[in-house]
Amino acid sequence: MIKFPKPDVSQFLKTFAIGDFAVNRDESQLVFSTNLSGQYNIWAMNFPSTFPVQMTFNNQSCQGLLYDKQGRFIISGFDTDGDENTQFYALPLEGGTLKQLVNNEKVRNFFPALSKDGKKLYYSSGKGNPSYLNVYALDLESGEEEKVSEGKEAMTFLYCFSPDESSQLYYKMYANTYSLMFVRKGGEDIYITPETDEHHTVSDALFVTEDLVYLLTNYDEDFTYLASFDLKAKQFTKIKAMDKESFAMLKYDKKNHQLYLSSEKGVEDYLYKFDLSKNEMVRMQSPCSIIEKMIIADSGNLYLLGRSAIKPHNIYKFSADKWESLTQYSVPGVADEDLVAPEVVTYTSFDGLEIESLFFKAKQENDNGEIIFWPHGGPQAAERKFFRASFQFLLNHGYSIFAPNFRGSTGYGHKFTKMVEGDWGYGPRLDNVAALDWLIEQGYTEKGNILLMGGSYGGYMALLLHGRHADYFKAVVDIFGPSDLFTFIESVPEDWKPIMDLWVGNPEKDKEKLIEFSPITYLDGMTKPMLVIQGANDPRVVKEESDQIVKALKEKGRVVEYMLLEDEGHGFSKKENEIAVYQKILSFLSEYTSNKVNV
Ligand SMILES: CC(=O)N[C@@H](C)C(=O)N[C@@H](C)C(=O)N[C@@H](C)C(=O)O
Repeated sequence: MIKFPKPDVSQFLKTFAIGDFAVNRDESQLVFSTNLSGQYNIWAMNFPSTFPVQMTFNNQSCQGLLYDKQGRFIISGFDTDGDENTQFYALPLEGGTLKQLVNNEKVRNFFPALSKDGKKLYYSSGKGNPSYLNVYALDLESGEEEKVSEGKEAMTFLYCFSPDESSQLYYKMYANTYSLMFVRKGGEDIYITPETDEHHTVSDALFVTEDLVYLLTNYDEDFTYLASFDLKAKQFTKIKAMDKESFAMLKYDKKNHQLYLSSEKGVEDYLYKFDLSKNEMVRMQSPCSIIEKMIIADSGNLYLLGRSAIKPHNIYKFSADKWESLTQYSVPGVADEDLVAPEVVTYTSFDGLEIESLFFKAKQENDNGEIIFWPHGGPQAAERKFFRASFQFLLNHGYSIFAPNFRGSTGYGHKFTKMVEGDWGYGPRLDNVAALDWLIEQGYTEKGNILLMGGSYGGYMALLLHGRHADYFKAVVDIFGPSDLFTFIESVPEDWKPIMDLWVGNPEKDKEKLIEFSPITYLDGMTKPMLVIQGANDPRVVKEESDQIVKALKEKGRVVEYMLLEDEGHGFSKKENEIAVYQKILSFLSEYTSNKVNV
């Protein structure tokens, strides 16, 4: 028989992703944003065919995709090469030329929403209010625009409308762990959780009738539960909580008078149906381990976007009690048994806190004995059972990967997530050190032999661990990590700035702590070879964060390579760039391991 060569980098990285999707009212068309052509564009399925038809050609990733309720056009948001200054466009149903509707240059615009008659486009925007945002209503016929709300005290977004559009739900975000929602009805703002000084979140909400709102909140609890708010009686009622799970998404199926909910528990999501007539919650089988978006059609059909550890993004449809995969994304030419699903392991940190982690172990036939230690980004996020082409590619080349969900991660309750606030560089760092010691104690590796890599907060943690605990590592990859918390705090997007005191610290009041937590303080300790990767348009961790650490290390004569991507932001959206980045990482890592590979 013919023996085929091992899959190479491009084969793993030619796995496609889906960023967003929308379904029209009569379910005759579904549009989705995907990088099928190598760059992100909008594609459509014109049912019953599921063959993808390309709709846009502007090669930009899309934020916000929705149909006009009369089914006449599509609204989509695009930024430019990762700058996150999203502008809104209309797209004909058959695709083609976009018409720009909102052009607030160098301004961040969010959450487009259309009125029922499709005549008005509402959106939240930094225009005129970069820190707290205003909400605008653009008349699509006259082109006139009206300011309908002015954000104060915290970033304020228009979330959704009541069924007859007489009231609106607004989302007010003080921090990742402190967000409230209120209903604006007849000139009055009515908060839907009871008043308290305790920080809590309202993470999703919807109107079931003009006077009844269902919401997901952790008010007075550690995990997020289902509650309702009666607008007439102004009555908040807790409805259903699940043990150590946080409900994350909520959708209403009007036809069957039921709710669909996703919940997160550590590294996985679950799917539920809640019968509003019987007050009964039923867990459903989910087609994937991580649920990213759900849409309920008027017919009651459920559409879901998700991924699993060894399955890339796909869109699924649940109809007549059966799941169907509408897209067929997989790793081209690689069988499921050649991909690696992670083991879930738990270790005890320095102060007794239990830390759940994902351990991706390279298959025996590929194993090169090397371990990559991966602190995740966010930091109020988590490493979960979702597909990462880069991980599977490195695993196939023999590298095992260990990813701890250190304190501050999501999925383990509100208190756990809050633990990173104002403590970017102590508790989470020591959780990472405890993970390194655990790996050594268990005999998986030795001190001085570990490869360290992380992106964003994970890049920050990689820099900090390198500076303070270099003796564990032999090479380090920093992907757009903040290097100096003072310059980071100053350079984040304007709408993040009100959050920074609580999230990271105040440059004056917390000066000593921010010096202690800034990687740049520990340049002397950064003795191992390093690769730094940065997108030039990144608005979250700006290019200067990488420039300054590279410059400082070069001045000290350290081995540091720098890869700058001119047309990327906080991530690698273009296939060509993604492949170049992971090819570079592979050749860099192989330089410092005994098992050199040809790339
Ligand atoms: C809701 C939101 O975007 N909040 C931000 C303050 C936030 O938490 N952003 C993170 C997702 C983020 O981009 N963090 C960077 C530093 C990273 O990716 O680690």
